[in-house]
Amino acid sequence: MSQFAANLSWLYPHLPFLDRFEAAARDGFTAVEYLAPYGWEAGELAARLRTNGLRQVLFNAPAAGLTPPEMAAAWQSGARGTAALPGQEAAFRAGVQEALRYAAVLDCPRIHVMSGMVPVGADVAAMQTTLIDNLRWACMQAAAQGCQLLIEPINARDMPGYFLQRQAQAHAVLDAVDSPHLKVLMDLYHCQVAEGDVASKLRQYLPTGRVAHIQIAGVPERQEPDIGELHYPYLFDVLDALGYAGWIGCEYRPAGDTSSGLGWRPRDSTPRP
Ligand SMILES: O=C(O)[C@@H](O)C(=O)CO
Ligand SMILES: [Mg+2]
Repeated sequence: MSQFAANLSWLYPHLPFLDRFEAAARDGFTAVEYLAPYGWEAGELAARLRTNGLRQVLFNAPAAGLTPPEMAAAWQSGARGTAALPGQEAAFRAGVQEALRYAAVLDCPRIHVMSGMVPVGADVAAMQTTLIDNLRWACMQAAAQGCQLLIEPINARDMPGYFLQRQAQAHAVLDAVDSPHLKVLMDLYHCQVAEGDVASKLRQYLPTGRVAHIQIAGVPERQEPDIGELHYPYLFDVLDALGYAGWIGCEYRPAGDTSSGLGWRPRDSTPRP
């Protein structure tokens, strides 16, 4: 059975961010992920991980901007990455370097790199070329640190206009970049909303060895995995049958109290020593 990572950007919303580490550990999580560490000193976050016996398994490269206030403002104004944006190469590189600096201190092996929004009237072919060139450069930097970079298809209902929306599109980017340091983050919530046929897609893509991280949420409300149209007990069996040994990020908006809503976790997923 795969292990579950608490996504601290989404879970325990009633707590200040730094207190969510302890809450996750108390609920039996041994790993965490979140969108952005940049508002805190890396050393402070590393201490929270250490104190609570947690490991960091994923976070995002900055969506845009260089300083934490710039990053927050860019996110508020709708920026969702720069990897596919022609003319933003310098910002993309600076963001990757900052993410790698955090990854080194947090001992985090995976960074999600967002591709960006398609501007009105954009040349999509030029965006694809920019994405591939940028990721090739970024993979060389990540390789030097033993890190993997991930790209995540995101559905158009939640993020209208996002460049990368479908699993096949992400795998085509991997074909083009051709680096063992680039993998796919397969978020089953987005996959169901955008494409459906989730179990078949797991069976298609997991054997390629290119899916390095999975995220889950109920569909369509993006709440606990036991609320909605996706039957996760079946999908967990599919993941087991496929030998998936990676992390599964719990990236959902709790319907009520986070801890009380964890009853969906399979009993044999409780932490290994
Ligand atoms: O699914 C999502 O929204 C996230 O995994 C993410 O990184 C971008 O918001
Ligand atoms: Mg996700």
